[in-house]
Amino acid sequence: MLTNANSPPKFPNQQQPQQQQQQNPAQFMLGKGSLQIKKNAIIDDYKVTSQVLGLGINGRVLEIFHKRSGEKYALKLDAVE
Ligand SMILES: Nc1ncnc2c1ncn2[C@@H]1O[C@H](COP(=O)(O)OP(=O)(O)OP(=O)(O)O)[C@@H](O)[C@H]1O
Repeated sequence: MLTNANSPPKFPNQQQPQQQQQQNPAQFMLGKGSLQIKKNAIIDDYKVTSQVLGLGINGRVLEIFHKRSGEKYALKLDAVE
């Protein structure tokens, strides 16, 4: 194996230094995507209507509106048995 000072040899079983990152455990479980778990009630930020957009296998989808922007969203509610 050829090596030089700028590129030290790497062996298959060599321990690579772990990157020390302070991560929210919830974000870690969701991977590196931009999904974040909301920590406040949905009605704080959205006006939830009773308008049913559709029915899924696991529950209803309601029309909701973001209070500040007025943008329309769909809220999926899982039915609890
Ligand atoms: N973003 C959305 N905008 C408008 N209507 C939606 C939206 N998302 C879902 N719907 C409506 O709600 C219905 C059910 O959606 P949902 O995703 O729950 O279906 P599903 O695939 O059966 O899901 P699940 O099996 O998880 O219940 C859809 O068929 C559609 O009519």
